[in-house]
Amino acid sequence: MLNRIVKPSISGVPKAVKCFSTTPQNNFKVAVAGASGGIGQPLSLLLKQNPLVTELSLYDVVHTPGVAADLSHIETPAKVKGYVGAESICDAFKGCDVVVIPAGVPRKPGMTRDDLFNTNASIVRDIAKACVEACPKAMLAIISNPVNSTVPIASEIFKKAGKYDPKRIFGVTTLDVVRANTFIAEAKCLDPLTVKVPVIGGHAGVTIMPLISQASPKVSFSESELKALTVRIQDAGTEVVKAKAGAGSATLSMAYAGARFAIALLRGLKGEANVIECAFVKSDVTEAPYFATPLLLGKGGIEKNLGLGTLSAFEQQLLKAGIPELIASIKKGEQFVNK
Ligand SMILES: NC(=O)C1=CN([C@@H]2O[C@H](COP(=O)(O)OP(=O)(O)OC[C@H]3O[C@@H](n4cnc5c(N)ncnc54)[C@H](O)[C@@H]3O)[C@@H](O)[C@H]2O)C=CC1
Ligand SMILES: O=C([O-])CC(=O)C(=O)O
Repeated sequence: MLNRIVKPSISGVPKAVKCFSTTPQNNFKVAVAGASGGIGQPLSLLLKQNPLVTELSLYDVVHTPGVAADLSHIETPAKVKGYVGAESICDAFKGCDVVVIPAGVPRKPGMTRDDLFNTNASIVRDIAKACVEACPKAMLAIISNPVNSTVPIASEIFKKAGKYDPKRIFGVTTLDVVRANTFIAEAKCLDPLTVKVPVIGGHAGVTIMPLISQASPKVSFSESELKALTVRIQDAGTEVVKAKAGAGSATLSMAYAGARFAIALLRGLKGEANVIECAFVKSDVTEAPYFATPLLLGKGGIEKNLGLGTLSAFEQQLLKAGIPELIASIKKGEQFVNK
């Protein structure tokens, strides 16, 4: 397949200055919805640097032409284009393999993620409607909070249109895994790059359930240390919200985590073996109809749900404590679309 490096259209400067080939398996179009925001900009920067991305479509209600012009000067193959405003959303998403969605408002100190529902529910609903129209087969990676409700919202929109494939809609919980890896590495003086901790459940407070008993390499903690670590992982988003003191929530670590997850989706699409990430998806592993667990990713999205594994007694308590809130948040999202 032909690809082009396109230079800015400055008069007198030839547009396509070089053509080269990429294989179809390494040739993916990714859109970022909310691309001008605190997460959207660094996330787009990270995606621009990945060779699997050959087209990067930046959608937002403000500023995307500038963000796109800026990123387009980076010497990597991805062709970057900015789309601003609702009238351009379908053009932005057309032909996308992956749509990453960090559109919406972030928390301020004192707010819960659920306090964002009133604003972000309709933003995610409208973006999902555009995906149904423009790229119904794309993988959706939803970052916008409250994830426990926005994933059911997007899913209901796809169901209503008769285009629902539960293997392709993901709530991004990678930041919980990234934080668990970091905090455990710090506690045990390990190289954080070697630590892998599954985090299951959802993405808010007690619905975030780190499975430290399944950490690799194996680590052990006293009951009180385990409790403190678990609470820190559950409250890590709030830790950042407080530290930013009104200037928003995690953006840079989320951009890192969002890029890692989007690239994992592309690696799966490309046919790479053994691509595993946790994410919040339609699920039957617990009584909650959506639940985050480790997933094997492949050409069709979720290839296999790897389930809960063996839970310690402490983790069984976490599960019991988190399920009711999770079920309520899911219901709230579903009812928002079906009211
Ligand atoms: N899943 C996770 O682990 C995390 C989720 N988040 C969530 O990500 C979301 C975004 O956070 P930030 O980037 O910090 O916020 P931000 O306010 O910096 O950026 C949001 C962007 O969304 C855009 N936007 C608003 N309405 C839109 C629409 N209808 N269509 C397209 N774009 C629209 C805004 O113009 C803005 O550029 C928040 O809901 C936040 O809670 C944040 C951190 C971690
Ligand atoms: O805490 C927030 O509002 C943002 C978020 O989801 C996180 O950092 O985990």
